[in-house]
Amino acid sequence: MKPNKLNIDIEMNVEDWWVECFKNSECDRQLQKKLRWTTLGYHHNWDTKVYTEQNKSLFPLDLAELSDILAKYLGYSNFKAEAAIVNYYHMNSTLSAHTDHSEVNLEAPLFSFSFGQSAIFLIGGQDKSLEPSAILIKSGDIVVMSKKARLCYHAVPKILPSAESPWEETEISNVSSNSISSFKYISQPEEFVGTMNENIDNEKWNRFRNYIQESRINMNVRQVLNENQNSI
Ligand SMILES: O=C(O)CCC(=O)C(=O)O
Ligand SMILES: [Fe+2]
Repeated sequence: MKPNKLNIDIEMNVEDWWVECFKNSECDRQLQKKLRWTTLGYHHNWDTKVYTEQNKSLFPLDLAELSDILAKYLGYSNFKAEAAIVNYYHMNSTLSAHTDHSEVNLEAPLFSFSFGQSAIFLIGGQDKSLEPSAILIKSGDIVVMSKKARLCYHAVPKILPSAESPWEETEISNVSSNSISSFKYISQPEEFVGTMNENIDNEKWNRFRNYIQESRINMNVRQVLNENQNSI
């Protein structure tokens, strides 16, 4: 079984979406644009909004590691990444106003990592009476929704072309496993670093560059369970 769930799984059987997009020598732009979301860990159920033990995969270790580093840095020492929605936006995509309240634990913060093109992010109050504030989210920005903001209405009404391309910065291009001191979730840092370095080789990177030049990727990471809870 594939660990992650994609919106396109509902209408077609694709083993690996990215590989499938480049199956022929040309990039299949139509298929590429079809991907709108992926769910990781406890899979968000779009209809019932209820997480279950039956609809759950291993949370990706690299995103767990990143979330853990951020959580520790911000002082949330008990945060555990257990579910994520990855949103893929094209230049004309929007996300309508909603609150995220499916998690059992609504006290834990929600971490939102953004890459690629910029977005106007609107955040209002816990009901729709409060006029929202607008924030420009750029590539590399992290939005932390904690305390009251955790349950506030928010939306993405507009994707804007990014003025800069931080994903092109070459000085971060060569990661060495020596620079990694200790990992909590990733047990084989050499392998992890090897994959990262492989992915920045020219042909692979070019494909990603073409995609991200016209897309925004947002990884929305949540803790689902309460601190002493082991399952739903
Ligand atoms: O794309 C974003 O910045 C927000 C996504 C979001 O609100 C969500 O996935 O619940
Ligand atoms: Fe949200």
